[in-house]
Amino acid sequence: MAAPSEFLQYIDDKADAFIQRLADAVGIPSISGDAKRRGDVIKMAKWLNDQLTALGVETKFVDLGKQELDGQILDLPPAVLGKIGSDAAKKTVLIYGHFDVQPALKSDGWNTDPFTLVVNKEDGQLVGRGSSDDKGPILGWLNVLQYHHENKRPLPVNIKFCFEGMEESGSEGLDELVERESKPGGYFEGVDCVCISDNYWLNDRTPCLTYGLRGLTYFKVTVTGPGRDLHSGVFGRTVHEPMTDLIHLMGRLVDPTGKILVPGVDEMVPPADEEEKAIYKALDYSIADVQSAAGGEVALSSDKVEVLMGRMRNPSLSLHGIEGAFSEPGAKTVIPAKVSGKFSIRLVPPQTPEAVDPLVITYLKSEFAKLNSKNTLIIDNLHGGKPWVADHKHWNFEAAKKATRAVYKQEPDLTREGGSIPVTLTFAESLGVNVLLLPMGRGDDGAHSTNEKLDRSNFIEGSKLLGTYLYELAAIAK
Ligand SMILES: C[C@H](N)C(=O)N[C@@H](Cc1c[nH]cn1)C(=O)O
Ligand SMILES: [Zn+2]
Ligand SMILES: [Zn+2]
Repeated sequence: MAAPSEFLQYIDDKADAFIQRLADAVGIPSISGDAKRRGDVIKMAKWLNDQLTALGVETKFVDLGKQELDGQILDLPPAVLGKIGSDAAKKTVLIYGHFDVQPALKSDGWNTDPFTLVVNKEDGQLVGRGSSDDKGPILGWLNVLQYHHENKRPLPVNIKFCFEGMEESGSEGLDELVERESKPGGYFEGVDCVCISDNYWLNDRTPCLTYGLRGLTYFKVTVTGPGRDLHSGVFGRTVHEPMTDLIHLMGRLVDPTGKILVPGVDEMVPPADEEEKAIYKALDYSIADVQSAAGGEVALSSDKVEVLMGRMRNPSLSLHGIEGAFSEPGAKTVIPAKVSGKFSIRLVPPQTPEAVDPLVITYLKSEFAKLNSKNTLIIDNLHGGKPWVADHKHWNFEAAKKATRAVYKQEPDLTREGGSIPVTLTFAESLGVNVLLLPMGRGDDGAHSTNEKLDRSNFIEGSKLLGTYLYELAAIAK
């Protein structure tokens, strides 16, 4: 069933108002990883709830309990659940998204304030934290709802919504909610399929459907010893320095080619055969694409298949930062007393946090023991999630393919995403239904980076795509 032309026209006609709504959403700095911003994440939950109810969705907040963050006990932001339509003759689709964002400071290198959406008239870019990840896609669904509500048109399917405010910080509390509500009599009973718009095209020109995500395990490794920060002239070469120990440990995790040095981690993953490599070879992607998205000529290989496998089907270990280290301008001659290194490993099948974490912990301890340091090592696992791979021949994907052809007049790429959305596998396993990832933004959007943007055309055509997908779902016999 094609989407009504009236719907497509409506989305075009309302584009400026939709962009204003995106500006309102970006204006709430809902950073889940920053204790000081927890009030803003909760404000964002309320804002989203108000939008949904105004568009005819019956909603409820679900309290997800409490969390310890930076030594404080904080309320977790509530999940926002919603439902619209209960026609037994129609399919029911569950839509997931997240209203929290990654941290962003102008001083990180943004050209403009990250929480003020800048509409660039020349190149059509909508610049602001969360524009692509994941406020733009969530608002895409609101745009679809608005057409049906304002024009009193029935939706082609029943919809249930599950929006969370902790995705960027480990989705705390959400797995339990999904497992509970997927049981008979639960909120998600009757769901036929799931759609998530929370990742990105491979490049800047070809829409894609995504059937895999990497999992994640995130570590914080602390080295401490001295009772306070020390003068390096007085204590240098006199005491065991926490930073020296930590840098040694961090340097033993991954080599500059990306090889993971923790014994057994890379080895868990079987090599790709020629048939699998052919899948990557066929994708519309080039080394120029990765370098232009990265903003530098820094690809690990000049072989497209190698680079794609590095992102889609192999694990990776990234070093993120060091808490407690001197990082301001100037030349302070300090020996920091306590430093914490942060790193994470992206996991692929058959890896799981349960299988990988013990290898990492044993290795860190044995490498630390080799240092003969009198400092103390503390290892914390901050959060984790399993990888996920779906059947992309399922009717849920077929509906999305038809919608992509209709809106973009292009055949979508079929991709596996390098990022992680921890709850995806929980939806698939708890509900026993197919999950589709239907991205809105482009590979060069700069999610998690400075100057994150969503192209106006991706926001508007992407909203049409989400709506058209619902009509294509409805056309498939139940
Ligand atoms: C792909 C999705 N939009 C995303 O960015 N997910 C995050 C999830 C996460 C886990 N820990 C912190 N954030 C990601 O892949 O980094
Ligand atoms: Zn993200
Ligand atoms: Zn996201």
